[in-house]
Amino acid sequence: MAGDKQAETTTVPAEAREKHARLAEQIEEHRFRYYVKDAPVVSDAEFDQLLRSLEALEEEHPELRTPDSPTQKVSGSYETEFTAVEHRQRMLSLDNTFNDEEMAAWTERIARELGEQEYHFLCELKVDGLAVNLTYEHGRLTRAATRGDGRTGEDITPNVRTIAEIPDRLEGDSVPDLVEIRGEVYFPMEKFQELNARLVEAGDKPFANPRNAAAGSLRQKDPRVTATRPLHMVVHGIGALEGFTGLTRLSQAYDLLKTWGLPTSRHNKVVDGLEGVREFIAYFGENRHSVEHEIDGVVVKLDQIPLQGRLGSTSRAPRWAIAYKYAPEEVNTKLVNIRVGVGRTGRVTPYAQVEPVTVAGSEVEFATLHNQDVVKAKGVLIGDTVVLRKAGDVIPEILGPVADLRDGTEREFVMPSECPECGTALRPMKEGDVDLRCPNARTCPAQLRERLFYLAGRKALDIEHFGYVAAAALTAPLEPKDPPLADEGDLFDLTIEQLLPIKAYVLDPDSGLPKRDPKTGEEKVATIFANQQGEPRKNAVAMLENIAAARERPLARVITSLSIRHVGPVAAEALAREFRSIERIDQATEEELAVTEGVGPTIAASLKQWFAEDWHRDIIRKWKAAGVRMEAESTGEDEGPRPLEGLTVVVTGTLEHFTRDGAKEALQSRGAKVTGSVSKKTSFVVVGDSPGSKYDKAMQLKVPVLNEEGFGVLLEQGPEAAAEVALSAEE
Ligand SMILES: NC(=O)c1ccc[n+]([C@@H]2O[C@H](COP(=O)([O-])OP(=O)(O)OC[C@H]3O[C@@H](n4cnc5c(N)ncnc54)[C@H](O)[C@@H]3O)[C@@H](O)[C@H]2O)c1
Ligand SMILES: [Zn+2]
Repeated sequence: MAGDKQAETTTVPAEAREKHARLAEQIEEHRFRYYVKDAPVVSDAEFDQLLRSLEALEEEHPELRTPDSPTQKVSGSYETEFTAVEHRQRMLSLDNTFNDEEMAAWTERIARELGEQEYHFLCELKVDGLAVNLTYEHGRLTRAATRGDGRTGEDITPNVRTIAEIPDRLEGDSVPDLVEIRGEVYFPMEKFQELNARLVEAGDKPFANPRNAAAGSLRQKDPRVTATRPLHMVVHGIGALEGFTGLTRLSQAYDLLKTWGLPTSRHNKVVDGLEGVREFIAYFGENRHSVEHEIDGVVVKLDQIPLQGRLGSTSRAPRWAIAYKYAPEEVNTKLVNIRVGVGRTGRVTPYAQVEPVTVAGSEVEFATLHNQDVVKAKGVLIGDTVVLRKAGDVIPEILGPVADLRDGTEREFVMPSECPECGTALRPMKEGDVDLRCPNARTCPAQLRERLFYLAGRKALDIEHFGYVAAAALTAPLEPKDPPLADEGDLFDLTIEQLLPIKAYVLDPDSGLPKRDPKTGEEKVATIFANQQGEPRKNAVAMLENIAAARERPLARVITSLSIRHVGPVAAEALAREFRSIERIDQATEEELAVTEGVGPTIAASLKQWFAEDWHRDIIRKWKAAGVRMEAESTGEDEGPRPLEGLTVVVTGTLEHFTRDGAKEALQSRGAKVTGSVSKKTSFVVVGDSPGSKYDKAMQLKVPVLNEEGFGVLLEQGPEAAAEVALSAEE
């Protein structure tokens, strides 16, 4: 071992030297694209990986760690079309940690270095934007600059002046003679699509993600362009300071900056040690999207300013602070194709098929694109490298193209004019609709398949063993030629004899596309309901039993299962409660329906349209003949009291003892109305874990909030008792 060490310090193998040079060059190239052109071609995670490789190489061969290595420098550039300006105090980068171990190692090092000293950690969010340095002299903003290489940045003063949140003049009498304020400028995610749509329309290149949009917007030659961009800033540090003393804790300094009118963060938290740091990291790992800006991690700093000075910094980063990076939510991948799918109500939606990538812990192969206008607005072409984002449980989406990687072979998406599954000409439902629909509602195999899948789902008839594959096999089998179901009318009359001969593609439930044999690449075809001996599969028998049992489901579920536009489980519940039979819903006038609590004019019109179709009435007739419940369970005595009549309740977050549907049913069976959004009319908001924005909205509107315990009180003891235990905004 000792011999090895010797060898390392004396000669570096040519191979390692070359690898180092190659990596360094790549890194510099990516930095140029990122910092100067605001148009990176690799994801941050890929970039970080390159940098890590370089660090690892230098760890092995320390001689390679020369002062001009990319690992030793703050990255950024000032040799651009902007005027170069010197920062009074250097602007540094941050060292990164990627897991708990590395974070623990850092806190141990701090503990070792500070010995007996008392200290605290200040936890902040790592804002995903670009760093700026604001110089205030005697309270006046005299200069704003990018980070550049840390010593010299670009003068972007006129651009920064367009950001409303950044004061031109600091408030208060006790402002310093000179202060450098460091912070991050960001572009809100929800405004991002709008900007790209505008750029594409004007024939300009769209941005790949909001961070690039922030940088690109700020680094405009014409500040009038910057002024049109919704930029915001969060303050996260102080550089040079003159004519002001007595700052001992960074957390307190932020409080002071706030009084001067600077936009500080409301998420900062001072903690005692590693445990507190871990909690902060875990909390925002879970609630990453409850924050008003994108974050890519957490920054942990030593709160005591004198101790920061004692620890000092390297050429690249302070020793008294460290970043913890969350798993990336953005990756780059190839947009292989844009396909269209036909939904339950005939809506035809384009979706992206990408080269499979892993992001946020799962493999992604498809991403939503909503409609043809969205495809256009995003400015993506088939064949583009694109930035794909998967945030939490949200369906993956494409942010934008990496336009700099185009080679001319990319092509524009053209919305088909005919239904991909039944060939019917597509058209908007009504004039002005963006969405196109397949008007062949009854026999379009796609629509029928989706309706059946929905009908069998948890929110409707809840038929186990009746999944997507079965729905597809029943509606568009390869054999026999005539499907056993022309529409859902015959569902309850299906027999095992009908099922056994059915051969169909085996579909992937996520994409709806046929699964392929990994070896031959051929689409898999199978008898879906019979085994190789031609005997019924267990699943098929169970499915038929479950279909038969589904005839007994409550009226509201039967109504839901009809796939009437706008009539989801909540409206179905209201209809069942009010009208108590399908027949009476059919007989009700549009007006009567419209004034019903929980129904309203849109649903009323949709119901009337639905009942006007003969084939719809046939479904009802056939189902009735098959014994499907068409009336609510006996009225009167077993209905029970309705102690929550007149209340409107919103349920959000995860409850421990209830599923979301269970909580809803508990409320509705007691007469409460359950809605999805918080308004002034909301009586209570029930919050579980990770409640998100509805909780904030409730607080803002001063709507009483119940935790799970309070929810129990509401169900057991009624609204007055619940109000007593509710949390409200005043507390
Ligand atoms: N995709 C690419 O081609 C490419 C190229 C270069 C850099 N990058 C990315 O850009 C980043 C560059 O790294 P870097 O050197 O700026 O380091 P960094 O972004 O990892 O960390 C340092 C920066 O974090 C910012 N920051 C945000 N919140 C902060 C807070 N609360 N306190 C202190 N600082 C805070 C500061 O601006 C600071 O300069 C990395 O994420 C990297 O992946 C990507
Ligand atoms: Zn169709």
